[in-house]
Amino acid sequence: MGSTWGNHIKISIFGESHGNGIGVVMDGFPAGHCCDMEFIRSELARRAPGQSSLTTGRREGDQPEILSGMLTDPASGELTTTGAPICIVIRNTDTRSGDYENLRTVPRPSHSDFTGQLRYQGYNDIRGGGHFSGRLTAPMVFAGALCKDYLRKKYEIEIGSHIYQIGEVKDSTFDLTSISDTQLKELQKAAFPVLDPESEGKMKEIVDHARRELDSVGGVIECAATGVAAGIGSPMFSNVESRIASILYGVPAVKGVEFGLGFEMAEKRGSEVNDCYVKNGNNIETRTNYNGGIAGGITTGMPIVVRAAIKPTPSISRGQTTLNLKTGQEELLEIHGRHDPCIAMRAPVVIESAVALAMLDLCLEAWGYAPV
Ligand SMILES: Cc1cc2nc3c(=O)[nH]c(=O)nc-3n(C[C@H](O)[C@H](O)[C@H](O)COP(=O)(O)O)c2cc1C
Ligand SMILES: C=C(O[C@@H]1CC(C(=O)O)=C[C@@H](OP(=O)(O)O)[C@H]1O)C(=O)O
Repeated sequence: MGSTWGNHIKISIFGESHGNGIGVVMDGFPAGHCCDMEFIRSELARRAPGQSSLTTGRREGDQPEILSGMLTDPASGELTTTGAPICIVIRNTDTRSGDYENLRTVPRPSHSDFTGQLRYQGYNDIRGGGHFSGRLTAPMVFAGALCKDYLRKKYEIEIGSHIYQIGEVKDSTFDLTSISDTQLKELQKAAFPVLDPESEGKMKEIVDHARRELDSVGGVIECAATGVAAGIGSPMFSNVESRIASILYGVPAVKGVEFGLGFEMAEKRGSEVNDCYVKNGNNIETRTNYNGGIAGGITTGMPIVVRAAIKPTPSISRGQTTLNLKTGQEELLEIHGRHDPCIAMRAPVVIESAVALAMLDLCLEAWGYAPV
């Protein structure tokens, strides 16, 4: 099903939103890493459904059950990776599959109901979106949190993000040259991560307004990685942008990815956006960072900055037309399940996790499996 990703660490995500459970098998994760399970649980909690009236009402504990690849180390007493494939399962406990009974016949616009049936000859589990559901990002967050923990301890790489945009309301952008690991850690801890405190109220109002109008709204997450050494990556198809983008596009509802100044580059002149090299002590840096820490597909040593655009939730209660696949007639569809009015509200930790997986894959490619 295309649910396997990675070269040096490989993740394979399994399960369906309304099946027994979801999970991930992670192959190639370095041995001897002492896992901060408290951190991993807190990352899962950041993403979990049912957090407020502005998210889906489904309630899941999202507790990971570890099946393999981690053991309590007798010397330290800590849960430590063994080098064998790591497998975890998260049980589904709060499903309401009746909400989905009619969707084989009257597919939701912009969700996977129609395309999934075509691709899998109608054998796909359509309940809750099945394997296409945003719920499958829970195991991605488990894997990403483990990578974040490793990247922090081993390479001093920190990854954090903020909600840059919801609807037409924009937060400030990261200062591309001076993002600090402390700033990223603080964003990770925030219940609603924004740079300008005034954005929070305005963004929540936009989401609530859409919800009250039985509608949904899109957004953009801006994510940064600090402490990434220069010289990681390759040209062309294995470049850093394509590796990060390939996993970001694996997150359901992500419709656009840009690096540094991104699409805004198109309206600039070279003299305005070339990142000129400068010496800072013994380090070579760039004075500006419009390229978002990447040149020629290889890291420059400046912070990596990437934005992911997330579409408005497809399942809305407001009436919309769709085709009845039995009658061939257009008909009105009103969706009355439990849905996020704005996916971007829960997406920051998902985007960070995807970037962390890409960064660990790239670091292992560059430096191999040196002991912790
Ligand atoms: C964290 C998260 C939560 C989501 N919540 C919903 C939801 O409540 N309702 C919905 O229709 N889609 C939701 N989605 C998006 C759908 O899963 C997605 O739009 C669908 O699978 C089709 O994929 P595509 O948008 O990439 O084409 C969510 C996605 C994520 C990442
Ligand atoms: C369960 C989660 O989000 C779900 C993602 C989702 C979708 O279509 O993507 C639809 C909804 O599913 P359900 O109808 O079962 O409540 C969301 O609640 C989760 O993120 O853990």
